[in-house]
Amino acid sequence: MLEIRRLAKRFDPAAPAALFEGVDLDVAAGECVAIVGESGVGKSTLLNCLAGLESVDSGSIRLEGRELAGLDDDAFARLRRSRYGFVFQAFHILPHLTLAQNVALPLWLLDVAEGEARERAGAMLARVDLAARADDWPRHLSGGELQRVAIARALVHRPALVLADEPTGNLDPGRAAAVLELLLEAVREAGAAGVLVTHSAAAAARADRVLRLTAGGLAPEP
Ligand SMILES: Nc1ncnc2c1ncn2[C@@H]1O[C@H](COP(=O)(O)OP(=O)(O)OP(=O)(O)O)[C@@H](O)[C@H]1O
Repeated sequence: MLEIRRLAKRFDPAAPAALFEGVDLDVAAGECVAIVGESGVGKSTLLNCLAGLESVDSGSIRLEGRELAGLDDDAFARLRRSRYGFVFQAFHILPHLTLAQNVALPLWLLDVAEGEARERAGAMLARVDLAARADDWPRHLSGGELQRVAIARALVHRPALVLADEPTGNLDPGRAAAVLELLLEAVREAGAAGVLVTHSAAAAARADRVLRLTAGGLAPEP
């Protein structure tokens, strides 16, 4: 589903070495890999490169067989809308939309008909056990519940790739474990490829594989 070859990123052209180089990664449909590494090694930057939010210096990123490195901003924006799901620590749940509307948002952006969007958003909210709260407002929800809404929204349009950056970083350990399990299950069920960046060894251990990012690339974590 996702194939990365020899990816390299350098912010400062004058720096003696790239931030990272030689990054190779294959993620199959329905598989979720965790990426760990020292603070500042470039984990979030790597996710941003995969999402087309940062340019890459060299290397190849293929999603569903299509080469993404070098796509222009408009093409990447369209691809993000249709083939990507995002789950971030800071939720990005919109306060003036109900939960159902928040989850339906990716479908609206893809011009899915209103009735179908409502139905699919409702089904995803049921999947994350929040069907009864569909018409409620985000401000009435706990952090763990909001993160479940974010998972529903990330998967509702059946993306090929789900990128998660510290998705449970602000939750207590019990809630974090439940939210992460839900995210992994949802990615598997959707047949998407999942890439999860985390500082939490407990979170990483739940993924199918754990890889450590260093300046020289990604290596399996023993
Ligand atoms: N747009 C940018 N321009 C210049 N330097 C940047 C930019 N974004 C990130 N960096 C630098 O690149 C390095 C990697 O940052 P990044 O946030 O990817 O690391 P990280 O591994 O995710 O760190 P953490 O675990 O602390 O979140 C840092 O030194 C950061 O200051």
